Amino acid sequence: MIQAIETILADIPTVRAHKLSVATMQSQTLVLVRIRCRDGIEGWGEATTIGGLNYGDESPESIKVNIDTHIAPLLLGMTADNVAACMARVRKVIQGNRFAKCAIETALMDAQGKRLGVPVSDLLGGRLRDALPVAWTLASGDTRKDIAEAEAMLEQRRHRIFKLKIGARSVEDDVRHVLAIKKALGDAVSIRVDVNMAWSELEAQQGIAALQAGGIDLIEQPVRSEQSAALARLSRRFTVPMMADEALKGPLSALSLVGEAAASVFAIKIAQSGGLVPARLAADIAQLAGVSLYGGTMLEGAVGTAASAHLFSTFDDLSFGTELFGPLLLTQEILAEPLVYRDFMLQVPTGPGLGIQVDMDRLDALRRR
Ligand SMILES: O=C(O)C[C@H]1C=CC(=O)O1
Ligand SMILES: [Mn+2]
Repeated sequence: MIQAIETILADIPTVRAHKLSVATMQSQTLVLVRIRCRDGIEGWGEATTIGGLNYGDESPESIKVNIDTHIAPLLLGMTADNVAACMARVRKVIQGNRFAKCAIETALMDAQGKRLGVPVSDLLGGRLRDALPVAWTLASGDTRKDIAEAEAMLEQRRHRIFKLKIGARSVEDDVRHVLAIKKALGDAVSIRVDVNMAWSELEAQQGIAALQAGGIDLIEQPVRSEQSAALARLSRRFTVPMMADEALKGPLSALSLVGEAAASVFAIKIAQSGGLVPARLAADIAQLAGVSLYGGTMLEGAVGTAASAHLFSTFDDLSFGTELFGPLLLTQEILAEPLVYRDFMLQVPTGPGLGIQVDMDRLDALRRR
């Protein structure tokens, strides 16, 4: 039986300023959910977002208050070992709030996995891989610093896929920045860009033509999320793959995006999708339609990253890899044993549930009071 649901905010400085077209992050606010059950088992989930309300339509504070006030009372007293029944209840009466629902579903699955003695990847159908390729985002805002940072990552064998955040400057400046990095790092690495919706269709035509000619591998969400027709036109016009990110808000949006042939790659994110099961459905729709998969992040800490890793390990095609580097962007660890990154890959935890242990002393020192 579900006995208590606690929401925790923790502000953690980032290792450097992280500049997106929609926000400059100096710190990240983790939104964590802890569900305690009468059998003594507890589960953890995460609903972290980017830049307050700069990126998504739920803020850390709104997620906390909506879980505390509206979602937790629906679940208290329910049997904890039927995650689907718990989530059906929540999804029936709570509109929107996909991030909050994701944290709740993750915590229930973590608890259920521990109860059954199996990893969350087993609850999601079973893993097809034990390690996931991990991209790093170069977003210092400075071309030379980005090149030095990428070289250090290659040297440490941490990342060889780099995603560049663009869209805050002019198209010409951004193209110059990206192609300088591509030239410095050479062809052994994959260079991709994320415009975070900053371009008009005309700017996108200009920018993508130059990026495609320069050998860039992937263009992520160049135009606004509502403009799927424009994304579809860009997909037809260019051979470099277009990836939908902000446009993807769960299975129904996946269905309409594949219907419109809007993108050839989907960035699957558990929070944007409204949870692990809806994210799995969105990925299935993509796969059925021949759309390739990429494992996305909302720059979550260790809990959301581990949950995402369990889901992505079940994907058959993961041809574009993942960007599950969130914990590496943070200056503080909240786990007893950190997630393992080695040889350009994140190792998917193998223990029951999420296979991680939150260190309560560390978290207590960081949590917002
Ligand atoms: O993909 C996004 O838009 C969000 C996020 C993922 C990596 C990163 O640096 O920002
Ligand atoms: Mn993106």
